[in-house]
Amino acid sequence: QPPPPPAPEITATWEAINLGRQPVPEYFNFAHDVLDVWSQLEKAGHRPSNPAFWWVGGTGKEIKWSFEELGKQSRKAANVLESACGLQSGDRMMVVLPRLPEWWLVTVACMRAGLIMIPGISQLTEKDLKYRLQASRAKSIITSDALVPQVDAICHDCPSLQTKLLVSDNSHPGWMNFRELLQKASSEHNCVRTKSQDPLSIYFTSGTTGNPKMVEHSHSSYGLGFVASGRHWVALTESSIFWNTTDTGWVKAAWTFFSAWSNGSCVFVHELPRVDTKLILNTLSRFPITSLCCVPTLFRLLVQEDLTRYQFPSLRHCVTGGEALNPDVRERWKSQTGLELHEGYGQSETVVICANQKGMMIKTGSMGKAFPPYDVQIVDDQGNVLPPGEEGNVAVRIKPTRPFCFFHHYVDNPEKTAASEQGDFYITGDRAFMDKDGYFWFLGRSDDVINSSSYRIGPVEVESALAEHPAVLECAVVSSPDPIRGEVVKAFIVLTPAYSSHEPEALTRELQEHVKKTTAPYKYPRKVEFISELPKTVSGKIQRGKLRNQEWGR
Ligand SMILES: Nc1ncnc2c1ncn2[C@@H]1O[C@H](COP(=O)(O)OP(=O)(O)OP(=O)(O)O)[C@@H](O)[C@H]1O
Repeated sequence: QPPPPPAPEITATWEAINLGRQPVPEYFNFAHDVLDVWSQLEKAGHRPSNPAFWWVGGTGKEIKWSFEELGKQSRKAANVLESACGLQSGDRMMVVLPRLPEWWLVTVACMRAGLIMIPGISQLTEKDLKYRLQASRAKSIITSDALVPQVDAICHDCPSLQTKLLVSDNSHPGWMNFRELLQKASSEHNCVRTKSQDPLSIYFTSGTTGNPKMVEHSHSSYGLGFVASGRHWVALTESSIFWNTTDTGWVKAAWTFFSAWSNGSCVFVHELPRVDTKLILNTLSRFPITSLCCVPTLFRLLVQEDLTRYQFPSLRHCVTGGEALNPDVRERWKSQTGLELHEGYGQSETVVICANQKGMMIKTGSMGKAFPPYDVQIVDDQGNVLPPGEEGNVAVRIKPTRPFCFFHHYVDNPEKTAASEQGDFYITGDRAFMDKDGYFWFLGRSDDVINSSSYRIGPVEVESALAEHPAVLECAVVSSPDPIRGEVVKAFIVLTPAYSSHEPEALTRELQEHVKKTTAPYKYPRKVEFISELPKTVSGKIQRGKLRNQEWGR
């Protein structure tokens, strides 16, 4: 085999494919074509000495793997999956683990063995697991102690499930111990030659409207779809150390390692048994993390801390996404750390759709411009492109050519797949407008937009206005029934400690006046409720749907 070209050149080739300037190869496997290439570059001294993977446990234990070590361990893991579990290329495997190093190993091992990985969050209940195992017909599951009772309770109803793998120092009857098997496994393994279009992963959506859907991505979609956004949105290079605090069950964990590893960067992980802002800030100052990604909700909590007490000597670049970033949070983060927050936008079905790339002028409150190779437009309900300034559906052009870095379909659900398309476009289900400079402004998910006396009100604008008031720690704005207007704006607000004992009625009036002054007055919340906590997904996103259902008695 000829020696691989130097790092920037190889990344440039992958980037050119990502951006549609070069054809997607017929065969592609991220483990073989990217990770093993970095391993060779590392050996040849073409990469700085930072690890490829750096894990810090809850008790302070650390694990660092070079690309070489990651390669060796993941080959062993692939042998465990193939030999001990009898899995074959094309089989599906559920991977439900907390932030343990084994999650990254098994993920890479699945690629090597050609298995389709189905990540899930550790908080899944018996019912969730049963639905997912039955719907996906997964042949194997790998999980940790916490979920053993739930899996044991339902596995008899899941006829496809043949093996159960446990990541633990304990043993359980009926479960194979992954750590023990890994120790004994051979590190020789021939990576399966996957076609670019072969399925790589299936993610279950969170199922806000009906049963969760299975979103399938191919090897090239994820494996090559994050090279450019990694480089230009997250600003990753071979010397970057990238920490994303996301849970492993959310697509963002995959986005992170595909972006980082294709650019030769290090993936940093803290086990984070619970979300603890002080722990996050301490980790950020203790370790040479250069690049950070958190959901906006988490940045909102971080800026409540006195950030001047911390120093982040290595931190250079911060990104956020997954929900709307309130301008107030961006400004407070920037004024206290001197660092810009670069917002991006995407879905489980896609790679990065819009982003504020490094060096681009940022317009406060906008989620940035369309990210190539996507052609992103605002369209009406028939799929006609709308002019700048008009509110409509955020849509990605899929005809005449479906972008390669895009989901294939919702597995076993052609009706849902068809329903997500309109004319030449895939409809994201989000509402926004694009300005004349091509910047996109998020208004809300289609379901979240409030229709009050025929005014259409995006929750994000009201929430951003409220967030500027010092009394507001967090808030969520939803529709609430009203006999005259049909529906009105209601704000659920978590107060900052300094305001928690204020008289609620006076504070309600003060907040209403504040919104009337900050944004168009018709958007002000006619109803306000103070609560101690907002409902959130495990990835930290606010679940407006839950609050809305509560209002409407659903
Ligand atoms: N920068 C952003 N600003 C506003 N919203 C965002 C942003 N980034 C992502 N989102 C929201 O997150 C959605 C994608 O999230 P994801 O694919 O994780 O699905 P989910 O919302 O968790 O699950 P489901 O689609 O089943 O409800 C987008 O459609 C959008 O509503």
